[in-house]
Amino acid sequence: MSLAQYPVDVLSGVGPQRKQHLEELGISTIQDVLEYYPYRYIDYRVTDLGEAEHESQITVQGKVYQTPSFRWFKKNSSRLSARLDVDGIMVQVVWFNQHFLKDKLIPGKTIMVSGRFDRHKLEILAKRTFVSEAEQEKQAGRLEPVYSVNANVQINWLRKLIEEAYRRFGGEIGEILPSTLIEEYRLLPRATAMYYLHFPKGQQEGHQARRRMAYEELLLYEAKLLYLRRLQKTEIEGISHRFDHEKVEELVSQLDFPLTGAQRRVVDEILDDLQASPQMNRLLQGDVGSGKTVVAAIVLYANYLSGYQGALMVPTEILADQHAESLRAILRPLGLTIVSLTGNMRARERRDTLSQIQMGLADIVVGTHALIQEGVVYRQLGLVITDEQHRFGVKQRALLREKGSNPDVLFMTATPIPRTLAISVFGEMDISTIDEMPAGRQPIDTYWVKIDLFPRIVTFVEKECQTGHQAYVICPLIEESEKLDLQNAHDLYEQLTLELSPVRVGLLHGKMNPAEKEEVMRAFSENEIQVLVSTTVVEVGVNVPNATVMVIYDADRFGLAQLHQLRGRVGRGGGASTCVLVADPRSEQGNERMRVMTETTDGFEISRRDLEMRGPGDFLGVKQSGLPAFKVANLAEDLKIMEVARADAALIVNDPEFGSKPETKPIYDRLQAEGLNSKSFD
Ligand SMILES: Nc1ncnc2c1ncn2[C@@H]1O[C@H](COP(=O)(O)OP(=O)(O)OP(=O)(O)O)[C@@H](O)[C@H]1O
Repeated sequence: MSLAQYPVDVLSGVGPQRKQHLEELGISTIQDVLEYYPYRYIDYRVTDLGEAEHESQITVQGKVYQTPSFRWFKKNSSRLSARLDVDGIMVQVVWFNQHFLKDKLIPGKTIMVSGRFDRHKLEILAKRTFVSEAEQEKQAGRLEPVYSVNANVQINWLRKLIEEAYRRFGGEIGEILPSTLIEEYRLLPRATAMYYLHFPKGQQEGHQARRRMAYEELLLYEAKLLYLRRLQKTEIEGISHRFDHEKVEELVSQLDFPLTGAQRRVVDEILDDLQASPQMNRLLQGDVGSGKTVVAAIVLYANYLSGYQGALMVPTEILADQHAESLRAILRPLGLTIVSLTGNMRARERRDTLSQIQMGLADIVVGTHALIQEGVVYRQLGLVITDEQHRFGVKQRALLREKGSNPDVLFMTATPIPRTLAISVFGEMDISTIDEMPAGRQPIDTYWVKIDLFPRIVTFVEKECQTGHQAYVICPLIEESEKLDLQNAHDLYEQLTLELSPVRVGLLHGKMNPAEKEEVMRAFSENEIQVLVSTTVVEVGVNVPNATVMVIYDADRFGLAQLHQLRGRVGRGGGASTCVLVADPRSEQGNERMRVMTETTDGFEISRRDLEMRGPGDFLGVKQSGLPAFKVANLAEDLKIMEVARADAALIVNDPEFGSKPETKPIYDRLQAEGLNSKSFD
């Protein structure tokens, strides 16, 4: 019996309720328990004070120097403090609400304390204190694992559970990597590595264990992507689009501008996919403003010429209307009917649109993801383009491809990531990259100013508007402080309306109803409104080339990806554009983000810098990243391991005997256990 077949309630003390609580953490089998790794360790190794960083967690051992001082404040709250002689350095230690220690801290006694270190005050805010010699001996040098838990699962209980699981089932942990790879990379055996992660010994062992499990995790992930890719190429019959190439070229020659070399290249790559019979599964990466929409228009046209309908999925309704407009401008003269399907339609209008789609009267449908979810019936859907790639994980991507008659699928993203990372994390897809901006674009000048200079920014915005240009002023709207932020947007709107008069100012935020939003956006794009105060609803995709100023208020509250997207709303026409970041960052990270933004406008470079700073999950926005959440591996640090794992996975998966060879069968079985078959997986 494999460890995945023992339910977690074979462990003692796990009744129906606890079972359910564990399930909330994703734990339902013994395998899950054993593979529930800590995300960090508390370090009880004694720290060298000379090297300890400000605000870090440290552990020291020293002699109590004098009788501690103690006082109660409020009811049940107390503060105890004592000076500790740590190898000749006098350190102040403070304990809150630990009055029981008062009588134990006898001058001359050696104790061990761990807590947060204030380097400037030479003070430790104590968390754990070990008074007896025996305790100190037991604890010293230990690394205590910390697991992610929730309100229903106590960490100490979980630790005991893991201990029991190890005692009873640890011996059954089998190897899943081929021995050739284990030897080549000198990896720890699986059981040993897992043991060290839960019951860490020392630095060296911990490092080896992490390296082994990170490699395994990445290898399994890459094997999954590559296997899925192989199945799709060989088993899923797609549509072989047949169309008149000359007609497509005619459209290209009639555009207002010549395509950039990069646009030309990706158009050809996509057209090749359309014609080929395997189902297209391609990711189109292009920086903000690099001209993805026109690429979408051209390939939708080719799809139409082959006799199929196309769907374009965008993240917001504002964008649905806007993209429908852009597509109409290009494709209506050629006789195509483009409809948008959004939530603000009246019931009757919606019904009519749905039947137009069903009868095949609509050639292209633009809308949010509801387009493929809620009973929209197509006559013959041949191509789905989605502009929301980063919101989808591997599984959703797989599901999307299975809609209806296996339409070709193109995922577009304006959040470009370095190619090697893209290949590794989105590797079940082919990847096209637009790495060139249209000619004649002027660089966007970016300035970072402190909030007290805001009045000068207002004057600058006024001047720009007098020359006929338009401006965005963005206010953060963060969920936790939504009310306050919304108030800020309103206040700013009123302030600017007053100060900029007669320049017309508009307000846009997510809480407005769709018709209101649409009206404000229309007025802004037709230059009836010159200044648009907005929350981040304009973040992606909005295209008003006459806007040349982007002011971002409290800019340090945004992540780099968002700042880059927001800045990308300007610099879309021929005019010189300016982005002003208004911020007094409170953290070093905030300062660094402002610096990166003023140093470069290249999205790939920004993603690279952000990766270095924080890890890719943050760059792409935690919730919508679509990046896999790994247990041990960390994409920012383990990119090299990932590349190696990908190459190894390719050899394993492409071997015709992958599923039967004893060396690779455990990996094959793991993929099968995930439900990975020719259709989809969970
Ligand atoms: N080859 C080109 N030459 C000149 N202008 C171009 C070219 N391609 C696109 N444009 C123009 O550049 C602007 C931006 O293009 P588009 O909206 O397609 O960018 P995008 O890549 O979709 O950006 P975003 O990710 O910000 O939505 C549009 O006004 C478009 O008409």
